[in-house]
Amino acid sequence: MMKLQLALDDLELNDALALVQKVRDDIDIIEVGSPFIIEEGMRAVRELKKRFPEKLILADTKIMDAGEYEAEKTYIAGADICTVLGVTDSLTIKGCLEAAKKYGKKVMVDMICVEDVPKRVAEIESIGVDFIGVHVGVDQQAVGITPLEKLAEMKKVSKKSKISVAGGINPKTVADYKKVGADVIIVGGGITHAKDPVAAAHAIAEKIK
Ligand SMILES: O=C([C@H](O)CO)[C@H](O)[C@H](O)COP(=O)(O)O
Repeated sequence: MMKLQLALDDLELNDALALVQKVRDDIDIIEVGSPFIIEEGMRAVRELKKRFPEKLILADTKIMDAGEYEAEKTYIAGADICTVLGVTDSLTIKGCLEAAKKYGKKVMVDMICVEDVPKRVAEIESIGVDFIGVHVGVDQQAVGITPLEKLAEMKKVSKKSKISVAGGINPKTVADYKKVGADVIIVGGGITHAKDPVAAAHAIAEKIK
């Protein structure tokens, strides 16, 4: 069954906690987004894990270097998954995987801005990665790019990984992503910037069932 990951990017900690409380039955994974980490650091991860221990917590660290050291910090804080960038060196990704093995946790490789997707997927799967994120960032979304084609490409080239997809998905577009298929649908602004975030989360959860 598809999972729903709520990306908390530009909320204050108290507002984030209140929103998660309201949508907790509709979401599976809570993402502490990169802007949220810049604002609050691992405190947000600690607080969310304490308040919602039944949920998986993903720290969207977008690690680019010092893989083992940085990944370990997220797991100590309570993250179940951290993210590392697919564009970085495989040594950094291997470092994250080492830390994940030590703590019994997961790493998600974010493919944002990776140009040769088939080549990179083959490389990272060969070093033991099993969770890959298709991602069109907010700056590329602003010029009209969506992750739909990239998701279709990923489904063709990935041999064994769980696939997540992110990039401006909302209640109106989520059905398109369901059709192509992904293990995890990530939604940030489509919920947090909606007029009624609780209704938006519920609508998306219903559509991906
Ligand atoms: O990872 C993200 C982005 O790079 C900002 O940190 C977002 O969490 C991700 O794109 C999901 O958010 P939406 O695109 O607003 O759905």
